[in-house]
Amino acid sequence: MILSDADILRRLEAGDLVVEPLDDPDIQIQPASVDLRLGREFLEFQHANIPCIHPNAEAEVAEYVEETEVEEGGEYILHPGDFVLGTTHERVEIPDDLIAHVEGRSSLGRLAIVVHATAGLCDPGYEGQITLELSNLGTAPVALTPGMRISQLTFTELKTPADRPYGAERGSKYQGQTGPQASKIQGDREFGGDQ
Ligand SMILES: Nc1ccn([C@H]2C[C@H](O)[C@@H](COP(=O)(O)OP(=O)(O)OP(=O)(O)O)O2)c(=O)n1
Repeated sequence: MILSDADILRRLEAGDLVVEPLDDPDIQIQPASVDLRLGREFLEFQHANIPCIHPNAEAEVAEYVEETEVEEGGEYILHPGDFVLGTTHERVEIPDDLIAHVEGRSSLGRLAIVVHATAGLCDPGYEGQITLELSNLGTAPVALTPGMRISQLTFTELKTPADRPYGAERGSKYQGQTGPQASKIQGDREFGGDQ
């Protein structure tokens, strides 16, 4: 079952689902989703220096991303074909019996802005800000303003709460993240391993 606005409000009031800060619920809570705003930090890939990324080489991933912060009132220009990591302004706490999906907003989709390349799932138990995989599929640069509503979260109720929610498990690499976080795929648990 997907939560409606009334269900979302009930869960927020009960306090087990958290989206904060929720400065204006009238604007942010949609009929069956919550709009999330763009944060000020971005992680850019240094295209010119990248011969090839080996996902398991931590040093390589760290070397190729550079953090930049947009000043108060500033904007971030996303050029055609660009791919950067952004962050939601809000942090979320997902209870063990919900799963959240990060979705784009139609108004930005119509400008060719997408907010996740492939990964759009927030696990039961996840808490932290959400890293956005931002790209511009269009032909014109688009100015993104921190604080703008950039994405929306929908919530689906599980038939039973997760037995092993995110965060309780070893290897929950993104639990508690603040700001955009680069891939930590090198921290993947090995099959049969002990990480
Ligand atoms: N666009 C997204 C999608 C997810 N997440 C957060 C919430 C998820 O609960 C967490 C982990 O997502 P995945 O399970 O898709 O990622 P991995 O499988 O790579 O990580 P792990 O091995 O930690 O499960 O990352 C995020 O910040 N931004």
